[in-house]
Amino acid sequence: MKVHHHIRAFEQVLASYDGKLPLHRHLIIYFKQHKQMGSSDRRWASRYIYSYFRLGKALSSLPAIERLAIADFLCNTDLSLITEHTFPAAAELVGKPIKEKIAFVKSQYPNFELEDVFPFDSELSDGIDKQAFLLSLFVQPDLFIRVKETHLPTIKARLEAAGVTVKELSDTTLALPNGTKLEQIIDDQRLYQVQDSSSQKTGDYFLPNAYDYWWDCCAASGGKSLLIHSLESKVKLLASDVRETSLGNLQERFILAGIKDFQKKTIDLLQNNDQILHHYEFDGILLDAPCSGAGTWGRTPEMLYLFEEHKVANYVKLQKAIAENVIKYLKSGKPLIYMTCSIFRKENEEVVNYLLDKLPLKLEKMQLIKGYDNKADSMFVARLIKK
Ligand SMILES: C[S@@+](CC[C@H](N)C(=O)[O-])C[C@H]1O[C@@H](n2cnc3c(N)ncnc32)[C@H](O)[C@@H]1O
Repeated sequence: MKVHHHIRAFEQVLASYDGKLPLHRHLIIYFKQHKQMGSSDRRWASRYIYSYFRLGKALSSLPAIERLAIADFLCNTDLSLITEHTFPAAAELVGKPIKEKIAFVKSQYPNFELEDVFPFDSELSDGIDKQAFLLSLFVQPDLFIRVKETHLPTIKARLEAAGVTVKELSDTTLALPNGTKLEQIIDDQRLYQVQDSSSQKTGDYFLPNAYDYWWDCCAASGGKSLLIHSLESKVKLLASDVRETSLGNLQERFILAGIKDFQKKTIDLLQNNDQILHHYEFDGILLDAPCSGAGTWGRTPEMLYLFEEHKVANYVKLQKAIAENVIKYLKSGKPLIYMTCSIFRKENEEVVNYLLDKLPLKLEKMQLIKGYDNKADSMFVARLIKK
């Protein structure tokens, strides 16, 4: 029977995943190694495993296939063979709103607790509606692109002509269904940057001036560097990261975006860097800190299952140490932009409070940018001015 084929394929993918790589990378490798799986098999296996992890630790004592049937029912509006076979009572409700589906699951499984989907005790940042956040975890976030205001109408028209449903969120931000094959529709990659909408909104805090010298000190592959450049193209930039490979990607993205005037350096901000940086003085520092990433777990639901909460404390140590190390290279009166993609208070407001206590900084403003109402990530951003 075909359902047994689905069950076996899911069980094999689940057994193959050890959490060492992000799930999407693991699946690429897995499917390459299992060439007998056709495109339909791959699609179903991906849907099942993502749905499965979206259930977090809820109903964790049930057998995996029963959990999968419930998860797949909650995450999708069309019926899968596994849900039809293993949780047939739910079949009629599959197209209903998520709150109704949750109530139904609870009626069938009284031990089901929505709170177990995100099983962490750490307090959340100010203003988060926990219920809305938890419900958002059952929905795959959108794909967002940032475009130049002048290019937006053309790009939107091209996407729509290719049958893509496009939402215009601002003069520069478009939301697209996840999985949109952008490269196949818009061949000139200089015309857009893939960047989550909440991440784009952090740019409201940067306020760079022409000819300023800014340092993106945890630049990775340059998402925030490209954002600040789009806000003020005459900004001079130093981009650094402890990972040299990320800076290689940053360079490729900069070249593709036609940006030539920038410096990049591999720098470990847990070390003393006076030898390299003693003569540097910046007009602004972007600190997009290493963090738990809890605000992005709608995209990487495997983390709901695998993240160990004690690791938050390690990230907090890193965040404080990096901020303490960079601040001496900032000019007085100029901003440190502290950002995380976490929703934990410990990594956000509490780090800001610590920095205000320890360093010559005053807080201009801070905010948790809620993505969960918008099929986007959630991000925290604070603008701190050096006294
Ligand atoms: C949240 S990511 C930055 C994302 C990036 N700003 C963007 O917009 O795409 C945090 C980065 O901090 C870097 N990092 C972690 N520890 C570091 C350290 N000790 N010194 C410098 N960078 C570090 C990581 O390699 C990672 O690339």
